[in-house]
Amino acid sequence: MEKGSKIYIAGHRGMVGSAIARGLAKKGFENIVTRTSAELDLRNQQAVVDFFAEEKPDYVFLAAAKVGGILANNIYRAEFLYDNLIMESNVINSAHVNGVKKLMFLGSSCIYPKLAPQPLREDYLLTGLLEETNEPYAIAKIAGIKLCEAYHDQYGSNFISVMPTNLYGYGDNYDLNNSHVLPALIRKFHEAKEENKPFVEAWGTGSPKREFLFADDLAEACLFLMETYNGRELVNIGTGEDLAIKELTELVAKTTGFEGEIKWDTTKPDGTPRKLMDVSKLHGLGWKHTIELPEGVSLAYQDFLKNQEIYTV
Ligand SMILES: NC(=O)C1=CN([C@@H]2O[C@H](COP(=O)(O)OP(=O)(O)OC[C@H]3O[C@@H](n4cnc5c(N)ncnc54)[C@H](OP(=O)(O)O)[C@@H]3O)[C@@H](O)[C@H]2O)C=CC1
Ligand SMILES: C[C@H]1O[C@H](OP(=O)(O)OP(=O)(O)OC[C@H]2O[C@@H](n3cnc4c(=O)[nH]c(N)nc43)[C@H](O)[C@@H]2O)[C@@H](O)[C@@H](O)C1=O
Repeated sequence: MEKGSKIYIAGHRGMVGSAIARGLAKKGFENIVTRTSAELDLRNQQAVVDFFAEEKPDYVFLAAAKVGGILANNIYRAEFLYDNLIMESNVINSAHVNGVKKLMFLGSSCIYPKLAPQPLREDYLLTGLLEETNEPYAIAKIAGIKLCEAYHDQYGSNFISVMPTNLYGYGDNYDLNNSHVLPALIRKFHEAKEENKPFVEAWGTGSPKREFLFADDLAEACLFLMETYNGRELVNIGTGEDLAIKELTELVAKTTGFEGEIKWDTTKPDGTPRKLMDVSKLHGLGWKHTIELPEGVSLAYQDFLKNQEIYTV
């Protein structure tokens, strides 16, 4: 990317899109194009066609999506499939029609089979059945990867796909039903401490393992790959380290200062038993994360405290 290039960040107000915007600003990229979903609903094909024809961006980060935790994925199954399929189709095709030089599509680690060997290598894609709760979202993300590959094959488009592990960071979603585990636990433990509650309820059994990457680290990896990687094959982005959800609850309890009991609501799903990314390809390309989990959780908690009123409406 050249410094004056016009760069469109789809989803610039989201946790990832805003981290990408900060990363670009830090590197001196100033010609950034953005639209909120109210200004441009990416599900509206004609609106997307008109936007690309008018703005003609050189580069695109596709970080807009219908996103949520395990429960939201399981409940809003139609929207997670339809919205994501249509948004990525509209953006990727318009990028092709308007000669975008390079596009980055953000997928997710849930594209891999539920019981794939660990750590998850990029070539495990489509080698087994998906996890049930997020199958619609995963199918949409797999379609996005395949769209990028197909435009690459048929038209030589430089459309690359990256697969982030579970993310957390500034501007996360703290809705107790629809969020991912880390923001949910930060809010639950903080509120329990403030209200002197004797226990906090976490979901599932606590035995599943997850890997977590701070969103600003993810953004750095995205910029690094946007500037250096031109391959057709997807690239995992993660830390290569995971922990059990039970261990995560202990870390969040310590960070927030909650000293009560943790109870497990086993009527809620566990999801995939484990999804640890194999990050050897990313490390081989020359990028490694810098923010370790305890530091990241502390940064996210400080951000939660600062913006609690906005995050908990
Ligand atoms: N969070 C995570 O743990 C992970 C996320 N990812 C991927 O990273 C990407 C970003 O996720 P994240 O930042 O967490 O998500 P957020 O929910 O924080 O942000 C999503 C963004 O998408 C935009 N958006 C949603 N629907 C529409 C629409 N119909 N039209 C236009 N824009 C829309 C929103 O725009 P607006 O604010 O204007 O409404 C918002 O800025 C996604 O592709 C996601 O799948 C991958 C792995 C893990
Ligand atoms: C990023 C990823 O995110 C989703 O997958 P997930 O990793 O299973 O998502 P999660 O963060 O919501 O849960 C992780 C684990 O944590 C447990 N858990 C405990 N207590 C709470 C809790 O209070 N809230 C939540 N949400 N989970 C909890 C929960 O039961 C599960 O075992 C995908 O649908 C898909 O969208 C995707 O790609």
